[in-house]
Amino acid sequence: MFRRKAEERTGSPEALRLESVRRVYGAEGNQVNALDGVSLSLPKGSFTAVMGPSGSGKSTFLHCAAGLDQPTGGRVFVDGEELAGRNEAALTKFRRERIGFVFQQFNLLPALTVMQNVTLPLKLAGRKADPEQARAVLARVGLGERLHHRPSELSGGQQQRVAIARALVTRPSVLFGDEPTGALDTRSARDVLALLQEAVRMYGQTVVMVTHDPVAASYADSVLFLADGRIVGRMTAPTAEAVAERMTHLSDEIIPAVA
Ligand SMILES: Nc1ncnc2c1ncn2[C@@H]1O[C@H](COP(=O)(O)OP(=O)(O)OP(=O)(O)O)[C@@H](O)[C@H]1O
Repeated sequence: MFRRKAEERTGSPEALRLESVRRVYGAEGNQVNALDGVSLSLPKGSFTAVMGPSGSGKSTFLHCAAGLDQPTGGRVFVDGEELAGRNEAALTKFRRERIGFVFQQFNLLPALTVMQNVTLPLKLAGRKADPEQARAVLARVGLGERLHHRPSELSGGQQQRVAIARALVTRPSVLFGDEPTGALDTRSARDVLALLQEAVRMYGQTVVMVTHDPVAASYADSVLFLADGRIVGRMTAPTAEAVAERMTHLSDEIIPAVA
């Protein structure tokens, strides 16, 4: 069931497309160009890491791409469909059906069991919350034995794996991760990254992940580098060393030297 690839939904080969996306914050005279004309196309079944110095626009990029924030200019397409031009209710519906989100702090509902957390997005999307489907995705993330536990009874790594199961259960067109390993120890982080990689390689999922960690970025197929709201570089088949090296130079480029 989970082998059904996203492209079967619309036939579009692109999971995500941004055309000259801009996001300006603040009133006139005091404006910040958080995103300054970002264009990209990510194919289905790709795993992309987004890196850049603090304040370079990574969160803004993720929020605009996932329909959580509205760009000031430009266009965003998910699975071939433009996000703009929908009212809030229609956008929420689109997000529930097509977009998965994994946060640094897991954001599980503490009063619900693992199983209930994972079936919730299906219920919210008005789909039948098939327990078999939820069990299958939880088995995939290695938590088939913890269905009736509450988040507080799990380790951080296990909680993040529940969050990934919850994001995958609707078979989203794109799974966005905002520092998904930022709160985890090295070993749990590796497990979570391997899981994301498996979702891409075995199940054709598309993943876009913001991270500060060159090791985490090395699990992706390619890395986009942001600086001052623009894409300033791209690296395919990244290694942690090469990413760290590129990041060092990025910081050199934008932080003025102190005399
Ligand atoms: N709500 C807001 N109002 C005004 N400026 C904002 C707002 N949100 C972000 N910014 C500014 O936009 C720019 C990009 O911010 P963003 O949070 O996207 O960067 P980031 O790369 O995610 O940073 P970090 O790595 O520190 O989380 C920054 O200069 C930031 O100060």
